[in-house]
Amino acid sequence: MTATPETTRPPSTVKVALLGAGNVGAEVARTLLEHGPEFAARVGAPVELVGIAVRDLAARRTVELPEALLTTDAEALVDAADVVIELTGGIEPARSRILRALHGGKPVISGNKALIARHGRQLQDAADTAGVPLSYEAAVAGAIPIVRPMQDSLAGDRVDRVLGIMNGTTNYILDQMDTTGAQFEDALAEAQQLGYAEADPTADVEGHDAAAKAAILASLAFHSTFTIDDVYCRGITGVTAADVAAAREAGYVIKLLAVCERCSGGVNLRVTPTMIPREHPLAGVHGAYNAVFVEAANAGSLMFYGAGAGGAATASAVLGDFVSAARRLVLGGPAQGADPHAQLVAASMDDVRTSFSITLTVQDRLGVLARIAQVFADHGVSIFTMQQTDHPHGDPQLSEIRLVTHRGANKDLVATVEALRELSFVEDVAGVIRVEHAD
Ligand SMILES: NC(=O)C1=CN([C@@H]2O[C@H](COP(=O)(O)OP(=O)(O)OC[C@H]3O[C@@H](n4cnc5c(N)ncnc54)[C@H](O)[C@@H]3O)[C@@H](O)[C@H]2O)C=CC1
Ligand SMILES: N[C@@H](CC=O)C(=O)O
Ligand code: NA
Repeated sequence: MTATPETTRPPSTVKVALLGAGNVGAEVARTLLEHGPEFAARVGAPVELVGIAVRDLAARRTVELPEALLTTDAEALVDAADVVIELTGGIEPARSRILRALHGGKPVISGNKALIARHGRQLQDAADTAGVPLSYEAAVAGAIPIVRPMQDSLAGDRVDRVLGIMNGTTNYILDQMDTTGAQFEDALAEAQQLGYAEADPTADVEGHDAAAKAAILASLAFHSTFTIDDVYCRGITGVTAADVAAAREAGYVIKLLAVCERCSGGVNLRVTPTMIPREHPLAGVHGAYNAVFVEAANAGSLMFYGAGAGGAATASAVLGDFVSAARRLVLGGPAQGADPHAQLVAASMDDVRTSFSITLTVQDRLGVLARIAQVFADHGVSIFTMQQTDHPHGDPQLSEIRLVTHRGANKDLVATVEALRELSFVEDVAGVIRVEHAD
């Protein structure tokens, strides 16, 4: 329940505290400092950046910032401000500082998906109690407006499915591997250089960052509370150059896909590398761009597309939230709280209906194909396409079989893969990747 704000005198100047001056924070500071009069006009009062909390006063930054604004005393800065923008990342001390601001009745803007996907409920409760907004448009899909459309524009509809590419770093890596044949490590280094990756890029490549975003979006879309622990998550570290090449040859592209969908047990949330047909709109999402599809009962299918990462692009989302929060401080009005009334639960992967692509290395003997087909039939899984080729390393005793299945229950697909591994003539089962819309 959102508290009714007390009647307080609007500040004559809106004082902003910025925590963090990294890729995003530095761009937020630069924009606020360079465009003061425009922010004042949009907010309805002068805006003053009163300080920037950093860890190291002498560190080199992507943007030169006035030394006088830098401080290592984040708590004092929070106390001195009307609005707090948190762009340091991580759980602590970010959580304590945000709570300090909210308990002090100050609106908070954050891009910290790792924190919100774990402690969003606690932070939102604190914001609701104080009657101030907690805004985090930047936390999901960077510059793309998706959090607010989900909270506002779609609040009168029933969302059934949210699906998309929600991590710029992994999309950049997979796209580079697909289009230029780049090595994984080189593409990751470029993504870091370009300011797309998290401070610890493990969060990107292991899928945790996309999983955090999936949990945040699903909480809003399904009016429930999900955390990152509710998301079945596989990253892209197991995706090889051979997988990318094989997918390309078969007319697919591999993307790290996040899917949140209603199912019999509640809502299934998953992040997995997924093969997508080249003609699918998601296949055309290149570089660090993101795209999110929303399927809603009345609205039908909606697509949100744009820059999913990068300092300046993400600063746009942060500053949009800032203007909205500051305007409310000046003009008054209730803060909008989250609405988790539906209380749907996270459903297991077992009954999710999905398709698999599977690559088998087999001994080239009579009856092998029939036996493989039998394993699929025994598990109630239907084969969509099957292609047998010579073994890539030219071994005349072996051949390679690539299969794509029709949709089946995930547990049946997993059991099929296990049974294939047991066959005496199967040397290797590789390239097990989900496929979107194969049938
Ligand atoms: N880079 C991007 O494209 C996007 C980033 N985000 C999120 O925005 C936040 C910031 O991201 P980046 O700017 O890329 O990270 P970054 O690592 O470039 O910047 C974070 C800055 O905060 C500082 N910092 C860390 N702990 C601190 C502390 N305790 N006190 C003071 N300063 C501290 C670091 O020294 C660093 O300069 C993160 O939560 C990230 O997940 C969200 C969307 C996109
Ligand atoms: N590391 C993230 C940054 C934006 O959220 C990404 O690559 O998408
Ligand atoms: Na966004």
